Amino acid sequence: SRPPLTHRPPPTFNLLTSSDATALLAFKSKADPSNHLHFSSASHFCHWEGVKCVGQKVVRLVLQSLDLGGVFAQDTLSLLDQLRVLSLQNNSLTGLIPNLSGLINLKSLFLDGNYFTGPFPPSISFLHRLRTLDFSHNNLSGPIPTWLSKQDRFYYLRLDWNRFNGTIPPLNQSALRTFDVSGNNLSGAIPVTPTLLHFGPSSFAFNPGLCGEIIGKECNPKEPFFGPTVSVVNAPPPTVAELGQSAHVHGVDNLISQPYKKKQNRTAVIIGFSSGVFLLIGSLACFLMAVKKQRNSKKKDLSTPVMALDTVVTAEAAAEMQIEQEKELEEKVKRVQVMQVAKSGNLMFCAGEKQLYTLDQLMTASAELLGRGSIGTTYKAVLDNRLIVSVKRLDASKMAAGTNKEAFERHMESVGGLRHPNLVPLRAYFQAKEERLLVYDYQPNGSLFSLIHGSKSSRAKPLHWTSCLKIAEDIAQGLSYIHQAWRLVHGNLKASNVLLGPDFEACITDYCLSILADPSNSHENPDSTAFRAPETRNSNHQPSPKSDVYAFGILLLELLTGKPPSQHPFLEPNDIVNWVRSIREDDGGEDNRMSMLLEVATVCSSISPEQRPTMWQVLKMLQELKEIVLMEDIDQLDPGSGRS
Ligand SMILES: Nc1ncnc2c1ncn2[C@@H]1O[C@H](COP(=O)(O)OP(=O)(O)OP(=O)(O)O)[C@@H](O)[C@H]1O
Repeated sequence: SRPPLTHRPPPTFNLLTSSDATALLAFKSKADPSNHLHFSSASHFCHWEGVKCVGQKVVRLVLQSLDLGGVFAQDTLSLLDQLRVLSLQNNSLTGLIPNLSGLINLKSLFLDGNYFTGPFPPSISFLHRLRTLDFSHNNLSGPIPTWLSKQDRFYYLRLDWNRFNGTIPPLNQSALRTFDVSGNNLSGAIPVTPTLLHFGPSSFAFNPGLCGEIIGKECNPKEPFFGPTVSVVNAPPPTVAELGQSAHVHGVDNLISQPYKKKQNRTAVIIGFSSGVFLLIGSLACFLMAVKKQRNSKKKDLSTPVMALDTVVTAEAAAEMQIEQEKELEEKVKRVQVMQVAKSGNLMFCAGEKQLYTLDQLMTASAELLGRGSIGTTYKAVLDNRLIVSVKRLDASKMAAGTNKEAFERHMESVGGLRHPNLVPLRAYFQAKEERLLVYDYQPNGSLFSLIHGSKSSRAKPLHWTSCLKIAEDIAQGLSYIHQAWRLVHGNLKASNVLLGPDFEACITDYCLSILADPSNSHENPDSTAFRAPETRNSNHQPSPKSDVYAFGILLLELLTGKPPSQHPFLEPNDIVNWVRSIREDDGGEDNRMSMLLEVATVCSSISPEQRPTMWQVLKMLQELKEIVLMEDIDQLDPGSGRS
């Protein structure tokens, strides 16, 4: 019979003796210096954030977008020998990717969206069950190893936006469904394998040195790159003049010239034949593998030693986990594949401007990652004609549900029509399927965010009062133009969206895009949230001109104090004045002027939208303030000028 409750033995699990718990804690100690991750010894490690166990073993660890800013240390997570899924996606991890060869059961690995450096980790070659690998958006360098072509289970491989160089290995895994190496420094001919032929030019874009049939770009004819059976394509790529015969610039598909298509037919015959042989060998191999597997499983039933109860992964739980994994992956794959099918469409130039470049030139420009924002990723692209542009690649998964092709086009037509000295001009846009690009002028002098905050050592003090006034007026000019002349709304005003033009004038960017964003998808940081007017938080309320005024008030406070908005205390207007004074205490004679500017900031950031002025009124206030200061300065220089 069961012992009474009070005499039950304590649970057999001991946190300190579990190697999985030790591995998790060791990982946290190095990866999470800011302590964002809550691994508390008060609860069982299987209940820790992002951890899923089967039995007492971690089978899944998903620590995404947690702002982990340390390193992924050796001999930490690689000790989780039952791990199937590991995602550290969208953190700020730095350093090398450690040796992961201990993760013998790993099927999915997502390390994308970090700052990992160093080479492609060789230990991946030991992960024979790996099917999904995402290293995109890191700073990995060196060659893509040729042994990758032997990892025959891969069906999802993303290495885009790193610094890989060298050539692309001849990947030919029949299972591969998602593949992207765009945004690297790869060169040479893209191998024409049946598998790689499935992927469109966008999988290879932004690699200026790549050439070959798949991207319709001629390679150096002396360089044999298709192997002995397939000859080199000699057809010249289309010239800009050819493309210009049409009013629109052609999409990537259309950029493939006729002679190239003929050559492609010939290649298709060869590939068709190779594929046939390949299929035959494949089927034979599959058959042999199936027979072997059946034998093995029978053998395993008899020979598997009886494991400790807590390490047994039950078949049922494993199956459930597998289904979940597949689901998660499917969603991810869907998102990426959408980008990969985006091969055609027109680059639309705004405001009737001259077409200075083609989509092809844009896609093959050398590019550098500037940053990842709330609805997409921004790159600096240097075109062959030395023109430098900034390209914002919108993330389809972050778009509002109703953003169809027509709605997007209509909206971009009006946004692209905005021209003002204090707005970064939107020069062109592109959409094909769900791939959307916005092309702006590149602003060489950085953003207001870096001017205010810079590196900690270089900017200990807030900006000088006159700089604050000048920047505030520039921004007010741009905003009131958007509101008044176009009846549009910015919706996402913040310091990183104010750039400094060639003469250090403040230019607003990313204007009028918030309406395209899915409001439920915003994982904003506290600084971005602080710019949102109270009436637009936690609700479906669309931003309005008055919510832009609120954001302007917060930005002005950031300018005056040098403090990011998440550090602004919640104070009554009078106390705000004292708080700002205490920060700018050495301003001396500027105190009165600062108070006037501060008044503008506080009225703009009123809780009630009705109490906020319009942007036009704000502009007038700032201009009056400038006048007063000018007169005061003249009086000081020439006290006998008769002014009082
Ligand atoms: N035209 C440009 N010229 C130079 N730098 C730019 C340009 N556009 C954006 N940037 C910089 O690139 C980085 C990323 O910009 P992005 O707009 O993608 O994100 P964000 O501004 O941080 O957030 P959000 O998407 O919410 O606006 C920012 O530091 C921004 O200042």
